[in-house]
Amino acid sequence: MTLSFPKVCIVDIPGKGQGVRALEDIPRGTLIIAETLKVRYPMKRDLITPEAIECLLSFPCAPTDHPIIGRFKHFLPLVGSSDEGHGLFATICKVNHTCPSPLDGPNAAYCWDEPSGKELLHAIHDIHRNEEITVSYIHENSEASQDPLTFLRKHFGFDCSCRGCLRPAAERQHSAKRIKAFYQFDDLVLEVINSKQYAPLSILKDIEKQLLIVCEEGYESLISRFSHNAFQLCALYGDAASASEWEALTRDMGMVYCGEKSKDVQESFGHAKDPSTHPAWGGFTFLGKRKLHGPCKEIVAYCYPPSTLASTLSPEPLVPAPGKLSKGQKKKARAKAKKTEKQPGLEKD
Ligand SMILES: C[S@@+](CC[C@H](N)C(=O)[O-])C[C@H]1O[C@@H](n2cnc3c(N)ncnc32)[C@H](O)[C@@H]1O
Repeated sequence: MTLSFPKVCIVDIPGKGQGVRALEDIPRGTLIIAETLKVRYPMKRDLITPEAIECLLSFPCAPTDHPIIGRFKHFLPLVGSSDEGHGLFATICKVNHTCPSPLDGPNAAYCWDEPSGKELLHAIHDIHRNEEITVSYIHENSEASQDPLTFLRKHFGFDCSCRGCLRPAAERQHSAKRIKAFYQFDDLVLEVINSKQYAPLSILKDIEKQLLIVCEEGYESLISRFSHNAFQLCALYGDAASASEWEALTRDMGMVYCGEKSKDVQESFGHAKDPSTHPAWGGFTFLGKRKLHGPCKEIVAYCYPPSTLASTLSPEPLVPAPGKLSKGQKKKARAKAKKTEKQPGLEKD
């Protein structure tokens, strides 16, 4: 099928119906598709017009589902804030799913760009010509990520056969435990930081441990959230150099996922350049200024891997990108992260 996005085509993918394939090497960080809504479906179902329903019915449906609801589950990313509804996109809605896992993971991510009113699809890894382009349907949702097979069966009506889901049950359960722990940590970390009860270095150590697990488990979409927490911590204690390093990571990972123009990335540019412009700046310096530190080298290596594309002329990737850890780095990261398996253990001041 001829598309208006020259880097990709829609093809049949065995076992998945149709899908999207790369027509050329696509370096990480590239904007692959910026697509206008075909139809918007408001959350209030009674506002959906008969024409919109007709358009929806022209798309295939998960076999077990209600003809309308099934198609919602099947195709429609949220657009705008969660109460604004879903969007139907002719091409982006053809992108299949891969679960984040230590073995595999999606190579692209989509995000809604409010100013242009378009859904953007960015390459989050280098994508090789002919490779299938996939996104994760489940990130940022702890319940789903702890048991992706059940979630996808229930909500999307398919049995996922990505490499992560084909692992033995014990390995999947091990991942589920670690994922649960990092979501619990994510829920608590701001509270812990703001409680002022814990030594900032100890909190930073725990953020790093969780980040290493996030990297190992392939949950790269969470990196910028964790690194922004680390930034805030450093900013609260007035450590500008460390705060800048953490926020540069937030910015660069945000750029990979949402592009340079996204509002969050633009804010990150400012805060990385001058942490004192952030509202948290110096908030806890009455407790004494603290010298903290930026991200450890394993995290940096993960977030800024060299390009894997032979066709990339520049030795530098288009934007710094996440990649898999080497064997040696993984071993070190595992050793560092081991303690966190139980629960983040914060030392009190
Ligand atoms: C957003 S649509 C993707 C396009 C769809 N494959 C098509 O032919 O139109 C989502 C549907 O694609 C199929 N799908 C996506 N990822 C899959 C995967 N990893 N394994 C099997 N089926 C998948 C499922 O039927 C799912 O409900």
